[in-house]
Amino acid sequence: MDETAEKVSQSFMKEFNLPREFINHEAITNAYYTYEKCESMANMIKNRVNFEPKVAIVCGSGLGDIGNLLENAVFIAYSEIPEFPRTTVLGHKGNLIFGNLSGMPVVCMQGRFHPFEGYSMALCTLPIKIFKLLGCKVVVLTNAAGGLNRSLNVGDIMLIKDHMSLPLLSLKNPLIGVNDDRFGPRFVPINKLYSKNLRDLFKECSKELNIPINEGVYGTIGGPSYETVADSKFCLASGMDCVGMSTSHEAIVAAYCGLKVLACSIITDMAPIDYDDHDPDHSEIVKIAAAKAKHLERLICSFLKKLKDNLNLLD
Ligand SMILES: O=P(O)(O)O[C@H]1O[C@H](CO)[C@@H](O)[C@H]1O
Ligand SMILES: Nc1nc2[nH]cnc2c(=O)[nH]1
Repeated sequence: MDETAEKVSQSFMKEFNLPREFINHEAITNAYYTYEKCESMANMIKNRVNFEPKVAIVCGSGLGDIGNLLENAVFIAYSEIPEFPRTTVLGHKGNLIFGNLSGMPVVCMQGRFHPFEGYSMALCTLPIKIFKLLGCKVVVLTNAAGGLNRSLNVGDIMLIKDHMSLPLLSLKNPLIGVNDDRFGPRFVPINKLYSKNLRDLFKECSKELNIPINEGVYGTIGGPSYETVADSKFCLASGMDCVGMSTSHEAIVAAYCGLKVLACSIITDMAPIDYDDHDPDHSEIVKIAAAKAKHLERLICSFLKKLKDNLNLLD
């Protein structure tokens, strides 16, 4: 570690009274955001809204309008929640919205946190722990992603059946640090992370609404730079169907906390696999996600309605 980083780390540990072993950013965040601190954040929110959500929806880039569908909505800006992070990315507003959607009590996260913003993985996934403490049973993760698999097209919806995260494979895991069993277990199996029951329900909605969907593997890269051609080829050859910079770590923390996960990507562009391919551009990505969001919104509404009639799937 260089001298400046060592100094910053030392002063951080001193400020939060952390022992020297907590040198890893994930461990520092997890030691700071204790169960009690998360509980007091959740209690502050509960006192404000007096509403128990069953489902949390995380809106991806350009997909924040999902939050505007909620009935009797109550908004809490992230800035109103002490020690909650702030969004910094275009297309991510920064509100928690509480209300009913298709008769289901939900909380919608209008804007997420990404590791490339400088937040540790543990901080990016703090909201998932708060959702658990608010009483949620299911989390619906959405994102904008670049298509790798050439059978996907811009505007397609891809239901995520599995993920491969390059940061998570290399010891950037939000669960690193001393474990608090009240959140979840030390070791977490994630081979069935994306609930088959929930995916089946979502596929039924797709058939009934006649909105075709694909199913595939979401790949996470660190970002904020997009992929080189070599990166894209590597990711494709490794089994990723699309690529983005979020979602996988959120899904892991959800599973750790005992929440069921449904996740979907909107394919907003094709990841470059040739040197002449189009450059990914975030403002275009946000525009395309917003323009194509209607189908995803209809699917989510119909999914929530079915979930309400199949509450056993929440157990
Ligand atoms: O995953 P969401 O939040 O939708 O955002 C995606 O869009 C951004 C890149 O344009 C990255 O942040 C990527 O992860
Ligand atoms: N190519 C590419 N497109 C995206 N669209 C949204 N996120 C991404 C990404 O990480 N890469």
